[in-house]
Amino acid sequence: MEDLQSALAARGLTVSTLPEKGRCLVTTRDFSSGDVIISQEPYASVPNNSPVSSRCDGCFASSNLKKCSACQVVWYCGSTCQKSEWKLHRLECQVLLGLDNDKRKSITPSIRLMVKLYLRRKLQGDQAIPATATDNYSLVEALVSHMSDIDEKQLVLYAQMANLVNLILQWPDINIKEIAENFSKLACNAHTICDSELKPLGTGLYPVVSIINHSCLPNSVLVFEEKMAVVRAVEPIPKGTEVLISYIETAGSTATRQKALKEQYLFTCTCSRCIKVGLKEDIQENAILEGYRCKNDMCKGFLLRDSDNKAFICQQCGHVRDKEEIRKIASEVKSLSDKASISLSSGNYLEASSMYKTIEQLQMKLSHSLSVNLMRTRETLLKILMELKDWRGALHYCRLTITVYQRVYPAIHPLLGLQYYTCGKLEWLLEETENAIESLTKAIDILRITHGTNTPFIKELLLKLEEARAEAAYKTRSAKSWD
Ligand SMILES: C[S@@+](CC[C@H](N)C(=O)[O-])C[C@H]1O[C@@H](n2cnc3c(N)ncnc32)[C@H](O)[C@@H]1O
Repeated sequence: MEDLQSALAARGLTVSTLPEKGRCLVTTRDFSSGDVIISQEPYASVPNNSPVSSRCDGCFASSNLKKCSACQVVWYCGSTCQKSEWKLHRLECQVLLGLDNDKRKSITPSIRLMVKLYLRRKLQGDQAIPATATDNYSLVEALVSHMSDIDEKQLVLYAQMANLVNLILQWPDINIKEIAENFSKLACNAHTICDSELKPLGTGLYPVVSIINHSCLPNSVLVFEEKMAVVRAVEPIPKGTEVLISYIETAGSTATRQKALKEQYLFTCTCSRCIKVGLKEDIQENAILEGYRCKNDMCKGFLLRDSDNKAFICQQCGHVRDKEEIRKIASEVKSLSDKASISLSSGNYLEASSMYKTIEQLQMKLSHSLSVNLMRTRETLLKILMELKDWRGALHYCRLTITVYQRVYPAIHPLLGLQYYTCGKLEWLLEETENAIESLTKAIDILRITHGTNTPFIKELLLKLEEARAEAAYKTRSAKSWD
């Protein structure tokens, strides 16, 4: 712990303890918006490989992959990644080869992550690879596990998974109870590794980043540069402030966010958004995000249940909506959504697009225009229409989602930045150059803070903006020469 504190002190950070949260990371100097607060390579990581999609174990790339010829489980994109992973994989390969073919091929990413965690601990223990103040097993030991709070069913599952890890490793002195506890630690400490566009690629355990607590309105954001976790300030953070990131999707109502946090992380959030639970302002916000629209097309009001719970009343114009009528549309949406998601996952984009458009129409009758459910359907339609190369249709849905994003996310949020980026790219494709410049500029203003200025992703975005500006200047010059 002393080593960790001095490593953190050099970066302007310290670990402190709060009675209601446990450990927390606190700044000992001022940080500006966009500053890297901390970055860390994973203690252990695995790609989300499945029988239908695979990624390189070293860099998570998905092209030019070759399987390890011995174990036939792990993939690499080339010799550089294979070499960089070799010390660990040599051990993993040996233990995997001890399993019969079927068992070896059915190992899930979470089991592999635990196996890799133990192999790394062994390599560091044997001094085959170095341990440092921010990269050692004692940091894993210090993570919260919530073992005493989790239910019986979950405990049984962790015990079964621990037995499987034991069967794979076959170490005489291994502690199965400790493995089960480590699964519980992974559940509330591991992070989903995403690419720059926030597509999930794998899972990693970053024991120092895991000291950071959650807020639904955080002052920092966690992004990944390949497998490295990078935490950046999204607002100026003065000395002596707790560093906070968001563990969950924050677009939902207070009840939805609190449910997600309780289920996975076993705590009740009391952040500046959650503290408003039950207040008039929060009730109104929840009714907009997850409630119903007014029957009167001209009214933008939100609805609340009447006192005998038989209808919903618009709080702006007083129109009443019958509960049964709402139930009917909601059940139509539900049954259509089940069918649409099957079409989508089987790659039938034309059929899926028509189904989701019907769902959108139904939701427009049902939900408030700024509802999160309607926003999700439009996000899906945006993705489908991009697959179908219907750029005009995709742009329509992209713009509709941005209106809601602006409301549900803070001004500096990666999802808002990425949506502006998509919008800019579509406008550029459709030769709406001026609009593209505006959207790409908005994207850069956000993403340079959340993603940093020096990454290939931001460089590509800057290049696109330059091209758009050059084209706009050319168009202006050509127009003048015609005058
Ligand atoms: C990734 S750990 C964060 C570090 C943790 N506080 C520790 O002592 O190691 C996640 C756990 O921290 C606690 N936690 C995180 N954010 C919290 C918050 N806003 N309020 C209360 N507890 C929180 C919960 O116990 C949660 O399961």
